[in-house]
Amino acid sequence: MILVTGGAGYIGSHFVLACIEDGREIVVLDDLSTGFRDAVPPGVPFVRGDFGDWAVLQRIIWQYDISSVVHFAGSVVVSDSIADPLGYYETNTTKTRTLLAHCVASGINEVVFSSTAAVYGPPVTETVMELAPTNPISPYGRSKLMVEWMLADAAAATDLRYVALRYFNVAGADPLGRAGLRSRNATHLLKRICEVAVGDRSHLDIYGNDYHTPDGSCIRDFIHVSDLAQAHLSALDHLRVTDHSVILNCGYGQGVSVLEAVQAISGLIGRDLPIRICDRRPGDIPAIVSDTTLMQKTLDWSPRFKDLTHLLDTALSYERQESASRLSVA
Ligand SMILES: NC(=O)c1ccc[n+]([C@@H]2O[C@H](COP(=O)([O-])OP(=O)(O)OC[C@H]3O[C@@H](n4cnc5c(N)ncnc54)[C@H](O)[C@@H]3O)[C@@H](O)[C@H]2O)c1
Ligand SMILES: O=c1ccn([C@@H]2O[C@H](COP(=O)(O)OP(=O)(O)O[C@H]3O[C@H](CO)[C@@H](O)[C@H](O)[C@H]3O)[C@@H](O)[C@H]2O)c(=O)[nH]1
Repeated sequence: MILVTGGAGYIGSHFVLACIEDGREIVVLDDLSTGFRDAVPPGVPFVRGDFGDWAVLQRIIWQYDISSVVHFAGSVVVSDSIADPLGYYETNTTKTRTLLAHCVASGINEVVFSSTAAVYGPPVTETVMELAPTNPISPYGRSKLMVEWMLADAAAATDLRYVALRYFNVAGADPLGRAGLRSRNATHLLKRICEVAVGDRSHLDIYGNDYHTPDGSCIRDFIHVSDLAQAHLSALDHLRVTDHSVILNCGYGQGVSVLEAVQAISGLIGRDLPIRICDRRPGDIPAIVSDTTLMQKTLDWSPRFKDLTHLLDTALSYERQESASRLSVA
């Protein structure tokens, strides 16, 4: 059985759906600090609690036969991590240490960890390989990099094996509308673009059009959340058949600029998206794109939503659905 921490959150809930479809047995542990109880389908064992609480972990391990952990839970907002660094180190680093200690003590030897492209910091080249220098510029990135170090050290000293997936920009929603990014305060570009498209936000602020990029706006590598969920299944399969732990970029290896994303959504809705060009957002990296060579070589994985319009279409459908349900409640 797989213990899924953070399974009530954005990415975790898509992984839960992928597990159900693939017939994998799971139990979800989530404290619902940013997740939603109803994001976990009925019938899936759910424990409300803190993944850093030894007693909670002990109870789960007594009750369920856990063989692997997929660890999504954590605090995820880069700007919040600058305001509350110690809170971020506590949740993302210290509590993950407790979880890993529990895994080692209980003989749970397979861990898939949600890392982030934020561990790289400003890249020297636009496209980054896993061996690129890590130089995170936020407490969030550092809190995740420290977990990568803990994993490497624990794997060297014990039977623990891991796959750390460095997600690039996660976007989109379940194509059947069963899950998506729900937060109303999301800072994510594609979420905000969709909020403008459905009329829940007046316009999109573009944070800078004077970067040294072809159209002056920043470039990112967006990966669809359902494709990312599948990559986790494949990472678990990888751990079943090999002794090797590995760190993998998770992206499509294709750069999309902020203005290209705006253009793509305008094409979908058949009108121009209202935008306002603003100052650069502090801390933004001009361009970062994943080199996916190692991921493609290691995982049995082929993306379904690489086409930006297709990806945006799922995000837009979900936003329309969310917007309509908010209206019906109001
Ligand atoms: N969304 C992205 O673009 C992105 C990019 C890179 C990495 N990540 C990583 O992916 C993971 C999932 O991110 P997300 O976007 O789904 O965020 P999310 O906030 O939607 O999900 C996080 C989940 O963890 C739960 N949680 C938080 N602290 C907990 C605790 N102490 N005990 C138990 N549950 C707890 C929350 O309630 C929530 O359900 C995170 O580790 C994040 O750092 C996300
Ligand atoms: O209203 C907006 C929101 C974003 N942007 C721009 O869009 C790009 C992408 O921004 P955003 O969606 O906030 O993503 P990132 O800042 O690239 O960070 C994401 O990707 C990181 C790397 O994986 C993760 O660690 C973070 O959690 C996740 O938010 C940046 O250039 C922003 O300046 C705008 O112009 N307007």
